[in-house]
Amino acid sequence: MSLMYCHERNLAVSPQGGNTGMVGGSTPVFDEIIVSTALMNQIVSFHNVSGVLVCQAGCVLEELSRYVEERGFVVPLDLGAKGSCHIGGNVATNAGGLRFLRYGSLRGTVLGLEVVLADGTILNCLTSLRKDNTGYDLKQLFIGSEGTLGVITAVSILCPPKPSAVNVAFLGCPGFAEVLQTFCTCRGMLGEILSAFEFMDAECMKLVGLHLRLACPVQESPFYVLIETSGSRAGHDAEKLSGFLEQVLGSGLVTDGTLATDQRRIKMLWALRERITEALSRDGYVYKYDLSLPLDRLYDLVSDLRARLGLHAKHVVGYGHLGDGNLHLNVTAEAFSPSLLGTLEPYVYEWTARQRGSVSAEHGLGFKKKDVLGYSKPPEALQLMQQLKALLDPKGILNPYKTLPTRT
Ligand SMILES: O=C(O)CC[C@@H](O)C(=O)O
Ligand SMILES: [Zn+2]
Repeated sequence: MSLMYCHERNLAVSPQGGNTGMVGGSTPVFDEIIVSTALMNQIVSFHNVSGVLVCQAGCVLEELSRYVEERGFVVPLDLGAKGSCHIGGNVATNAGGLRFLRYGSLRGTVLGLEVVLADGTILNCLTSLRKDNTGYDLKQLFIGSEGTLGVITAVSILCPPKPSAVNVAFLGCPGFAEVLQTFCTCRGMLGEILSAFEFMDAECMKLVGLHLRLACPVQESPFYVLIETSGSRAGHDAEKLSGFLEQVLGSGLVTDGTLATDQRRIKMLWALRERITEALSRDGYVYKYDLSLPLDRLYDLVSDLRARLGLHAKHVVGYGHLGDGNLHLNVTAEAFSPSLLGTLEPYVYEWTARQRGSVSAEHGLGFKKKDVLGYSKPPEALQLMQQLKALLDPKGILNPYKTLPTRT
């Protein structure tokens, strides 16, 4: 079914990739037609000097990873849902993930896009150029717009060379202040080889143990940190890493740690962090928050809520991409409760706005978070977003009820 057909008949559509989003961005609300990218799953080209991959929107992230890794490159994006998410959906939601610290946002690594506009016009901006300063960078409008301005059908993405030496350290820290100090020490001592700095609290570890039977690889601690290094000379990286570990263990910032250099153990340590979401979903109803906060206040909100909620919540957990200033705050309960929701919201959003943080660091707004946009953007920005929507989708057929706040 073409978009032109839908446009002529005023039929609303919900573009959908792997349907792995966290905010209901790809699920229809009423009677929207699902436009799936599943059959658009071809790799168009890969250039083995520049590392530029051009592919259709429905390619599964993990399959793309495998394809470029066989050729000595990596996709600059990695996330827990890699086995089913589609690259088109990743770009449409500007997914962050686990490699953000090293390779930055898709806003930098996506070089070009092909997009079908609301009336069916095909906008071919599928360039593979690193530099192209010819006026407005239109692709940026579609990256992160969650299918509300156009449907991404193909992407051109810059893949960096595959690092030949990867190490993962999993550490236990006695407090959040020590986690932050470990991060500072790590940045100073590991420098350019640091490729991920993730953290999780003791509650997360308890849940992955309870629901997924994953064992904690170090002594029990209030906080855990996963550090990944990616470099080009194993000996050099190992030397740097051992110097760093000696320092953090010696100074008491870290109480226990384990190191992995082989693929199997690296995967096992990453699973503890990547599968937290899965463990949470087995714990009951989950209230999810994905926030950008200043690093020194990042965990205060978790402790604060744990005290506020007391026995009303089953678990209050904090984890996330510490190196990117991104906290995942999740609260579980036996079942959904309006009173628990009332204690959480708007409290969490007001708290975040006071820190000038973001109410959606990487998951987008979709259906669930669209009405909290105002906590992170001024009214003038909201108005301009509405104007852009009206310009690109005057009939409002593209992913309605998503991203933009409900008009009152
Ligand atoms: O479930 C969540 O809140 C976070 C999911 C994902 O972004 C992660 O980093 O694991
Ligand atoms: Zn995340």
